[in-house]
Amino acid sequence: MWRGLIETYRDRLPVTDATPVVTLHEGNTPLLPAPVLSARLGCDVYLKVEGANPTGSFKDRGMTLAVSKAVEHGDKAIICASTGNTSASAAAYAARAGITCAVLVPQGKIALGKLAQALVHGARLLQVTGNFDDCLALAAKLAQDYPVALVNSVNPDRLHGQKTAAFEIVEALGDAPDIHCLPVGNAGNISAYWMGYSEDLRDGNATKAPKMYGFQAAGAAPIVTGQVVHEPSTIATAIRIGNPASWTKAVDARDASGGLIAAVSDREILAAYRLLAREVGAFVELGSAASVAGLLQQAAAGRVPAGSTVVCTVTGHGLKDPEWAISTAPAPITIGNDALAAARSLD
Ligand SMILES: Cc1ncc(COP(=O)(O)O)c(/C=C/C(=O)C(=O)O)c1O
Repeated sequence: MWRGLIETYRDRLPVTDATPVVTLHEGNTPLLPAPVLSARLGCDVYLKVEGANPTGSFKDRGMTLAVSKAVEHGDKAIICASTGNTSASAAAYAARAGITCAVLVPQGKIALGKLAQALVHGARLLQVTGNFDDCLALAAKLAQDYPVALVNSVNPDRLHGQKTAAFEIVEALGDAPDIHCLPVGNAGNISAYWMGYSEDLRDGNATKAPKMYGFQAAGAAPIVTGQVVHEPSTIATAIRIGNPASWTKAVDARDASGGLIAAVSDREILAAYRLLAREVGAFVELGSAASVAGLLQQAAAGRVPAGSTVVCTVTGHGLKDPEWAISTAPAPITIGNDALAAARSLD
């Protein structure tokens, strides 16, 4: 039986027998072939479907370790800044652990599903009149002044937890892929994947490490432009971040892997979001679709050689912000002639 990431990868994580295991049986997510994308690009394309985690995003990988270590240290509370998924995950794992969770979110810029998760799990939620970066600065200060553990991805335990996705991919494929695509916001995930792939290469579990292809939303692309974006703007609210905490680690992963970090427009993100739902059968949130939008963009630019094995991490479930799917809802029909006409349209 799958018992979560700490029990599965205990010897590759910074835990001891003294570390309590706070788990919701996260991990072991699908590596889903995407035949429509494979045929279109002449490659073998897979999706690492992180929306299958307990709270619907990849954040659970890091949170199981960060919260387990916080409990081991005797912390009675955790705190985080979040565009939504970190807060949803932190709230769930804190509830599991029986400790308090405080979350700071940018006012009015958090998807409803994520807000619901943080609240239903009992988090103390503070809406900050600022952006994510302002929230992170405040959370870090509060963690210094009060006995609470900061569980954002500046916390190395988060990155160690999140590197396990790379382990799962190497186990499933028998080697690392040639290219790994993923969205980049605060830049913890691209850094964690590179850590995992590098450890697998070092330990002989893989013969290579992939080129890391990270993608930021064009209106929130500080690593692409090389400067902080003070007013980040994108419909992909999960990655609406202007000053990534793991900026340097992400640049190291890009350069050491021979990869790239590029910007994708909201239009490209929406097109990938719809393609995934309509042709692959994967319902992912907008920020997640940036990885596939980027793959399509880079393939069109000739940077995805034919025959490559490509993995795209789709980081969160589409139910997190369903309003983007509902804009195309069909008009209601009345029973009678309308229904008959509608039935005919199904012929
Ligand atoms: C769905 C989804 N996809 C991609 C990212 C970017 O990952 P990082 O580059 O590691 O930040 C996030 C990040 C969310 C938060 O940062 C938060 O919840 O505070 C996300 O929720």
